[in-house]
Amino acid sequence: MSTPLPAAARNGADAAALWRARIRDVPDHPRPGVVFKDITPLLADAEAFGTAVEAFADIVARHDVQAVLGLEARGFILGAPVALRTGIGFVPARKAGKLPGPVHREAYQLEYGTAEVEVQHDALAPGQRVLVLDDVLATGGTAGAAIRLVRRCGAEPVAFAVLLELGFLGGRERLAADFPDLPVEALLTS
Ligand SMILES: O=P(O)(O)OC[C@H]1O[C@H](OP(=O)(O)OP(=O)(O)O)[C@H](O)[C@@H]1O
Ligand SMILES: Nc1ncnc2[nH]cnc12
Repeated sequence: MSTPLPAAARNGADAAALWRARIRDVPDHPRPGVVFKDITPLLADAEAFGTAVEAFADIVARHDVQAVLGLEARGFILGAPVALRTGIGFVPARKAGKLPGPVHREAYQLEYGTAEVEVQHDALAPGQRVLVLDDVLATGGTAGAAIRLVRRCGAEPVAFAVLLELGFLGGRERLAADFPDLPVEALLTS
């Protein structure tokens, strides 16, 4: 059970306070020295989850987005309801070897390792306006790989949206260097 918070938290600062209260710090996961931001308490709280989806839906509307690309695995959990809520399609970017058929693949580094991510060749239409969506922006390695995959499909990444940006890891600066005109939209920063 979640810790109860006073009064209903629905908008703006109240919603942000609720999201923050529902993200748990787990020291030394998945390896020593990393403080892991665990969003499972937020997902278990319908108000926190629902208001986060609404905030992402506002971002979809502001950028005139036509498809949401979510990153395995936590980007799926957040991205799919945002796509449904806004009436547009959801496209999965999966870890290597999971998607059938021809895929584009990008290798990248993240805060605690290396990985490869893939998108199917025909997942996006040429010129389609895509929001790349994930739970956490840390070093920016994952986001950068996803943005490159959107471009390799011939589609247009119009923004990167994330629930929580870990500012001290420099992901925003790295994305700004690699994709100077791409807005980075964080619901929370720490
Ligand atoms: O900015 P970065 O340093 O690249 O880190 C951010 C990424 O790390 C986590 O994914 P992870 O690969 O742990 O996948 P998961 O969602 O399957 O747990 C998180 O969900 C982001 O995708
Ligand atoms: N500290 C962290 N917590 C949760 N997800 C992450 N992805 C990369 N770094 C992370």
